[in-house]
Amino acid sequence: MTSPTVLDSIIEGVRADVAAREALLDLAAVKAAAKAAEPALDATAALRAPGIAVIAEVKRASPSKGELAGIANPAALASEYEAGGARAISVLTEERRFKGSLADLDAVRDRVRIPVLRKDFIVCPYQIHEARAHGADLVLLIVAALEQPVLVSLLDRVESLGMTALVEVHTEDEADRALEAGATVIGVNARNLKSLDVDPETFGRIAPGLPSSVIKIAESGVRDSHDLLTYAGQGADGVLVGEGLVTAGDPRTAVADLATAGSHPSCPRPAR
Ligand SMILES: O=P(O)(O)OC[C@@H](O)[C@@H](O)c1c[nH]c2ccccc12
Repeated sequence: MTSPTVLDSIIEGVRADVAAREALLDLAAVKAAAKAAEPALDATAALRAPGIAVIAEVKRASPSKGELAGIANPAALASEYEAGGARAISVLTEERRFKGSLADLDAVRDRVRIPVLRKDFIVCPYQIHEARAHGADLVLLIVAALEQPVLVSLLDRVESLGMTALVEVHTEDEADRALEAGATVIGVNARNLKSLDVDPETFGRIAPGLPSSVIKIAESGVRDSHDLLTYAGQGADGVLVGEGLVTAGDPRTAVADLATAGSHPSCPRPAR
C-alpha cells in the first residue's frame, strides 16, 4: 500500500463530517431543501461573457499555507469581490483544513447576485443536494478524489439539479477522464492536492489539449494581472484566485485590477 496523501487525509475528515451532518438531517430532508431553494444561476453564461472571468475565493486557510486571513465577515468580502467585477464567488466549505463552512456559503449567497461555487471535497450525492440547498450554482468535483463511475454519476447529479460542475484536473490523464465524464467546465489546478506542490506550467501543458468548447479555468497561484495574462495567452477563459485576494489590503481593487486586465483589448482571448 502507498502511504496516504494530503488529499486522502482531507477526504477522510470530510467523510466523517458528512456522516455527522447526515445524522442530523437525512438525505430525504436535504433533497427537499434543495428542491425548495431558488433555482441555480447560469454559471456557464457568466463564465463565457467577454473578457477573462475572475472567480474570487473566500478562503481563510489552506493545508499548504495555514492561516491566510481571518475573514470575520465573508459576505462583506464577497460583496467587495462582486463590486470589483468578479464573475463568480468561490466559497470554501471544508472545515478542518480550510476553516470554511456552509454558514459561509449561506452568508455569501444572501449577499451577492453572481454565481456562487461550493468549493469542497465532494465525494457523495448528499453534498451535492446540500450545496443546492445552500444556494450554490456551481460545485467543484476533483477528478483525483473520485473513481470514474463516481465522477460520472456526481456530474450527472450536479447537472440534474440545474447547477454547473467545475471539474478539477491536474494531469492529462485526469483531463481525459473529465472529458469522458462530460465535463463542460474544467479547472486546471496548478497545485497538486496529493503533494501540495505548485507547478505554474500545469495549465499550459493541459489546456491546449482541451476542446475549444470547454470553458477553461486556471486555478491556484495567480497573484497579479501578469499571471492572468499569461494564462489568457494559454487559452484560459477564467482564473480562480484565493490567497492573492484574501491577503490583499483592498480586495475590491485587487479583483478590479485582474478583471480590467482580463477585459483589455490587448488581452488574448480564447478561440471559439
Ligand atoms: O489561493 P490560490 O493559490 O489562489 O488558489 C485558489 C484555489 O485554486 C485553491 O483554493 C484550490 C483549487 N482547487 C482546490 C480544491 C480544494 C481546495 C482548494 C482548492
